[in-house]
Amino acid sequence: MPLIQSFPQLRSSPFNSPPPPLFPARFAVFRCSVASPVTVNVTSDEIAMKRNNIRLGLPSKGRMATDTLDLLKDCQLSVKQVNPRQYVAEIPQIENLEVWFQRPKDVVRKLVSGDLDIGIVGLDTVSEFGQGNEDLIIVHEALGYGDCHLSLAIPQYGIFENINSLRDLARMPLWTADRPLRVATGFTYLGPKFMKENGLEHVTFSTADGALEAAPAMGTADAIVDLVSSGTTLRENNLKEIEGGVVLESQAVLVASKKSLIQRQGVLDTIHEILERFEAHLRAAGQFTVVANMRGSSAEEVAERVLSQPSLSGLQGPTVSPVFCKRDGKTTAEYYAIVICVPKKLLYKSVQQLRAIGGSGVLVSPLTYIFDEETPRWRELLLKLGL
Ligand SMILES: Nc1ncnc2c1ncn2[C@@H]1O[C@H](COP(=O)(O)OP(=O)(O)OP(=O)(O)O)[C@@H](O)[C@H]1O
Ligand SMILES: O=P(O)(O)OC[C@H]1O[C@H](OP(=O)(O)OP(=O)(O)O)[C@H](O)[C@@H]1O
Ligand SMILES: [Mg+2]
Repeated sequence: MPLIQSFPQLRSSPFNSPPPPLFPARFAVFRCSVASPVTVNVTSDEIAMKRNNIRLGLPSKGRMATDTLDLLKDCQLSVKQVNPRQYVAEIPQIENLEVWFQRPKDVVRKLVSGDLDIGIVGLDTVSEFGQGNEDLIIVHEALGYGDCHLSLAIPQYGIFENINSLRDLARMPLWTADRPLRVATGFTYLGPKFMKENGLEHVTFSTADGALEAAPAMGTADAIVDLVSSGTTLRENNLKEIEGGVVLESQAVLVASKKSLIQRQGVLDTIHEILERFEAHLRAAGQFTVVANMRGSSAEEVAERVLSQPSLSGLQGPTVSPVFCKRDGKTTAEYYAIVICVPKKLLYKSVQQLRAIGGSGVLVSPLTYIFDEETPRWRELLLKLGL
């Protein structure tokens, strides 16, 4: 039964009324702010409330774009896009869902304005452009790609040569109201917030759209706050990270608007399906299914041998089934097939342990999904929504 049926009051919410007849949101907002004072009260929010489809925002380009489409595809939620310059698409598996390709920061802005309901972007982008907005809910915090961290970095040379922690930096007598620490960053919300929370008093910020690592050598800043993944860009520009200087650890997340989840028909069901698929897939991605044959006198005896090995306990314990054959006209079970899930990292150790207890004919195959009885994140989400 679709979840929304448990909340009949939502059916009559303004979110469920038919869409406005005339213009898409962008046009209407432009019209009211420029042309006619009569329509000034028509806000993007009101228009957003009137649409009746569900909108998922995905990164249109950059590092996150391909990995996001790949994750969806791996979860059998392939995005059908007619051509790469078309910014609207669909996921045929999910009814009434529109996919909109946007720059990551615009995905967050549009979740806040109500023009999108669900999004996939980096946590750094949600934190920077969401600015602590309580309407934004992180539904899955670890989609397993886009890993990086937002960090404060300073030069390796000159007055910073012996500065190795945020504390050292804060204690440098150089920084005063007249000569503050100058920080270049694209993160104009998170950067200042971090410095303030860490008690750095005399700091000023400048911003640029990219290549921030050049700022200290150019003399336009003393330090930078920027994303780091491999660390190569910092190293190549003679910069270093310092202890206590990590502002945020980030990776791709599934984020949704609380208002949409509660009020717009179908959003909760849609996020439930996406979340279940993501969780089941991401859990499976770290595991192999291992099948092996083992000679034994009974299923229990084989199970005991398997359970005596630390890497072979599987998810809930091994499945042991008899392998029947005909011997002297009688059907007997001399062999048992055991099926277990093994973390990818432990595969070789598991094969060795299987052999040690008499396992043979070991088959290893990738797992696509592991669906649990209930996804832990789903329960957390309902709690956050007060449902
Ligand atoms: N080394 C990295 N540098 C920057 N972002 C990274 C890195 N590794 C992962 N990411 C993630 O990728 C996201 C998008 O980065 P990308 O630079 O591709 O797009 P963008 O910032 O929207 O584009 P632009 O840099 O042109 O403004 C970041 O917000 C972050 O979550
Ligand atoms: O630790 P690394 O693996 O070297 O990655 C970090 C660099 O990558 C990003 O820049 P990007 O490539 O997006 O260029 P930009 O500065 O023009 O945004 C980020 O702003 C850093 O400069
Ligand atoms: Mg970039």
